[in-house]
Amino acid sequence: MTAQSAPQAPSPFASHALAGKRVLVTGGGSGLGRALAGHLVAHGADVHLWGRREGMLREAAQEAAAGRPGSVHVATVDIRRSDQVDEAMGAIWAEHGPLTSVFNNAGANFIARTEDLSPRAFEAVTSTIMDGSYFTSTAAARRWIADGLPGSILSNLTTWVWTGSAFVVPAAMAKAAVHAMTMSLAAEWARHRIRVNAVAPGPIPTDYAWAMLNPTDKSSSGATQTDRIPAGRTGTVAELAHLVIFLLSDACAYLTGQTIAMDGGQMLAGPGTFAELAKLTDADWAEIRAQSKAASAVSAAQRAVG
Ligand SMILES: CCCCC/C=C/C(=O)SCCNC(=O)CCNC(=O)[C@H](O)C(C)(C)COP(=O)(O)OP(=O)(O)OC[C@H]1O[C@@H](n2cnc3c(N)ncnc32)[C@H](O)[C@@H]1OP(=O)(O)O
Ligand SMILES: NC(=O)C1=CN([C@@H]2O[C@H](COP(=O)(O)OP(=O)(O)OC[C@H]3O[C@@H](n4cnc5c(N)ncnc54)[C@H](OP(=O)(O)O)[C@@H]3O)[C@@H](O)[C@H]2O)C=CC1
Repeated sequence: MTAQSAPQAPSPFASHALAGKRVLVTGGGSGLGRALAGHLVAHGADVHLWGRREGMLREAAQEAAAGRPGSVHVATVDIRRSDQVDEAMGAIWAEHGPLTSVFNNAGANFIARTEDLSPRAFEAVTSTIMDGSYFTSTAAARRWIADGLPGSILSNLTTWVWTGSAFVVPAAMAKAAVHAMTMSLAAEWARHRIRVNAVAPGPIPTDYAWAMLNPTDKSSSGATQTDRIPAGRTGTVAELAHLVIFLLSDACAYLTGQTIAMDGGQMLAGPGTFAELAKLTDADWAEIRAQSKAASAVSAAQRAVG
């Protein structure tokens, strides 16, 4: 398969699609969270970025707020700590007003043989993804419910919630738990007008993720490479941003409990399917057709009677 270049993807949304929204992005200092923040601001949202590295958060805020100074705020929060999450959530409500939306984006991951993982290694990954998403979601939702306000929770998952994945087992387990949280809370909190959804992107190269998942030439695998993706390329931040903007907007108030994959068909092109045949030429297909027709003719002749 030849690698495709990513198309320019202009936003299909008006610049006020998220006007009046106040969105918390966890893990907003780097990678996808940082890049998404700029798209949210460009569509009218005010944004709060959480992470553990203050310098990086400040840089990210400056970048994202370039078009609308004052629209991005930051706080250093370790989302594995429920006390820090609750205090920082209280500060947003007190100093800026209620959030309208939470994007559970912070993640932790690295490739390793599962038998080599220490209990601390397992917990470093699972507590960030699972505990962090739960603490952040509930800290916002308790306030929405108490104030009688609607809200929207969106989590950044992976297609491993359906397939699992070898060599990233703690992350696959924890993301699957957040997928279960998404379905469960959607049903529990719909009566409070709180929607709970998730996105499951395929690979979108970012510095830290690739250092963790693709550290050496030998460790390169289908998960991070384009040659096994039917679309022939990785995804782009703009494409992810457009899905996120739609899900956080009021355009889909009836949509809840869903995890939406956006991976160029990667998950469906597993080794148990014939998806790899996309690389065959017209001549290959002519030969295949001739061979299978010949086999059919033999079998038809053997079946003929009289
Ligand atoms: C189709 C493509 C889909 C891609 C989907 C998903 C991608 C991602 O999520 S990529 C996200 C990548 N970004 C991050 O991971 C950012 C946050 N990461 C971190 O903070 C660190 O990398 C962390 C995960 C290692 C956690 O850091 P910290 O909490 O500071 O923990 P420690 O450094 O103290 O380590 C705890 C524990 O883990 C062991 N450990 C660390 N790295 C490895 C490794 N590569 N292999 C095995 N074990 C590791 C470390 O040794 C500690 O254990 P003990 O030695 O028992 O104390
Ligand atoms: N890139 C990709 O191809 C894909 C990524 N994803 C998901 O997207 C999300 C972002 O990944 P990506 O941008 O690539 O990677 P990054 O490593 O750049 O982003 C992870 C972010 O999480 C923050 N974080 C980690 N631990 C904590 C914590 N305990 N408390 C607060 N913040 C924390 C990190 O900041 P700090 O260290 O400063 O705290 C960092 O900013 C992840 O959930 C990942 O699983 C999903 C599918 C594909």
